[in-house]
Amino acid sequence: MLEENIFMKVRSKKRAMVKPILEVKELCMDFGGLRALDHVNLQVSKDQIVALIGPNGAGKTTFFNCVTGIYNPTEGDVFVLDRKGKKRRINGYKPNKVTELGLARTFQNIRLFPNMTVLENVMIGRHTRTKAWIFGALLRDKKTVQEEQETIEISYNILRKLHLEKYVNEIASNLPYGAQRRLEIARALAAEPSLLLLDEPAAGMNPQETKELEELIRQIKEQEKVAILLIEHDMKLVMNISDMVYVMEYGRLLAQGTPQEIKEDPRVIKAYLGEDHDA
Ligand SMILES: Nc1ncnc2c1ncn2[C@@H]1O[C@H](COP(=O)(O)OP(=O)(O)OP(=O)(O)O)[C@@H](O)[C@H]1O
Repeated sequence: MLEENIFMKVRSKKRAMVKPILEVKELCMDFGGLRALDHVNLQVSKDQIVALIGPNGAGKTTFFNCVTGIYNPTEGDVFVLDRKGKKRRINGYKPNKVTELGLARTFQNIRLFPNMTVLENVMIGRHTRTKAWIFGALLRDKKTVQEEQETIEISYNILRKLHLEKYVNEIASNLPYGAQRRLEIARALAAEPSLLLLDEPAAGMNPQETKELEELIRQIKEQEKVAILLIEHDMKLVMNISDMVYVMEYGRLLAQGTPQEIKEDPRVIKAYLGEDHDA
């Protein structure tokens, strides 16, 4: 019994020492007179799938935009662990720089290059991981050619992992909808992120595609060792795959906990289903 207690203490201390990949403290974002984010705190650790849920207009995408450099938050701190494991405050960093540090994202509305091939779309996602420079591209020296070859191989491998290899030379806009959504994830993975942010990845998918997406997200976490933060309205998907769920309402955090805790939280039930629901 005593041994067990000591073991548990060591384990919980170890857990407490694991630095989060993403640590957001008291984040606020104002648009004129509208406070879209109001002192939001959130953390993602290396081995986690974390979901951010909430009704329309709750501030979820604004949160992503503040974390990924699209908006500069009005107040608060966004910290990430860079590739060397150093904690960095990234408020005001440009999106490219944020990606370089290890955060890659997808968007609510698919943002592919529709007239480029599937492979080219993924290759573009690698631009923060390559060193090609304009003269190299013009002169096509040995180093540039070698790097390009590597980019093709890595991009093709990512397509294979996402079961998209059969579309490799297809024009992106010709892909079925679910495949285009997966291609967005492939492009984000090409940046070799430590944290992948997915903004409504299941939006518009049919139940079969959503089921496959669930498997894919798990696989990315386990095989690629990439932590995931996702915004999603599909509650079944959220509850099936998340280690931790954060609930937002009117720009504020309403609740956070495990899927089970969230399902049973009266504040969450009220926000989603109305006061009279006795679930
Ligand atoms: N660029 C902007 N300028 C002004 N207001 C904005 C801007 N972006 C978002 N908002 C407002 O901030 C609030 C939060 O919007 P946000 O898109 O973050 O919500 P959301 O939770 O992602 O919603 P949804 O689930 O519908 O995508 C909304 O009231 C929205 O109108």
